[in-house]
Amino acid sequence: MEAVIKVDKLKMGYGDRVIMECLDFEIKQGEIFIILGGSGCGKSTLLKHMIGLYKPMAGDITIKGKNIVKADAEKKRDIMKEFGVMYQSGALFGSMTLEENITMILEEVTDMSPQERHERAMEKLALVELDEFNTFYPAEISGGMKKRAAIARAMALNPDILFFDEPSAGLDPISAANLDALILKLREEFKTTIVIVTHELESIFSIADRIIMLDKETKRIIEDGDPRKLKNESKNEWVRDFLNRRESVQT
Ligand SMILES: Nc1ncnc2c1ncn2[C@@H]1O[C@H](COP(=O)(O)OP(=O)(O)OP(=O)(O)O)[C@@H](O)[C@H]1O
Repeated sequence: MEAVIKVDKLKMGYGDRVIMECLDFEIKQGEIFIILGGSGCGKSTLLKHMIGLYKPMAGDITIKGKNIVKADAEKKRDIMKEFGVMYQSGALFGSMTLEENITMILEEVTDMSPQERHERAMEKLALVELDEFNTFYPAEISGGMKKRAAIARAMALNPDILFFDEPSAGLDPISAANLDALILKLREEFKTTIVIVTHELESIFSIADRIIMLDKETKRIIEDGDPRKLKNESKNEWVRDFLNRRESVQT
């Protein structure tokens, strides 16, 4: 299968401080790829580089053959249409209904008519089983529903790639499991490539095809592969402990 995302010799940090370096990996179409590592090692920073929010200290990131690091502002806007992002907080606009949260994006970046925008928004809300809640405001729905609405919004432009930063943070186990089922459904129905930062072991084992493990000390990727295999077979003791830990072990 073809690689849709390529990260090549990436070095990233803030100011002079290097957070990670020598990051090299490729993500294939339809892969569910999870970024793991201890607290503060740079998982969110990596995600933000991949979506073009930050410029790396060195290296390249290619999304569907287009280099997001070297792109000028216009090209970058174009590349950004290839993916949807769901941020940690969900970040729906509180003053807008669920439907308006989606139509707003369509109004900004497409020339769809109001009717087409309405139809697209309803299609995406139906996908996450929230079409009956289109006129609700974020404050009127549960945490799990907010996350699903944020996924519907991330899907607004029919992207081939979705990025999630801690999607199940703050959810009860049942809502978290429902969210995992939804992520699997998106991959199944649309062959969406999905990149996730998470700590949730349940999610890792139920949805990930592949994980990478970032290490704060060496500032490098210390493991890359199928979590079910790495759980017992990783040569790195810390990785085995991480994947075999029970609840609330310090990461
Ligand atoms: N905007 C910023 N400016 C300067 N330093 C930052 C910034 N954002 C993050 N950092 C630092 O970079 C390091 C990596 O942070 P990041 O949030 O990427 O880690 P993480 O692995 O996602 O952490 P967590 O698991 O706790 O969410 C941390 O030391 C953090 O303090």
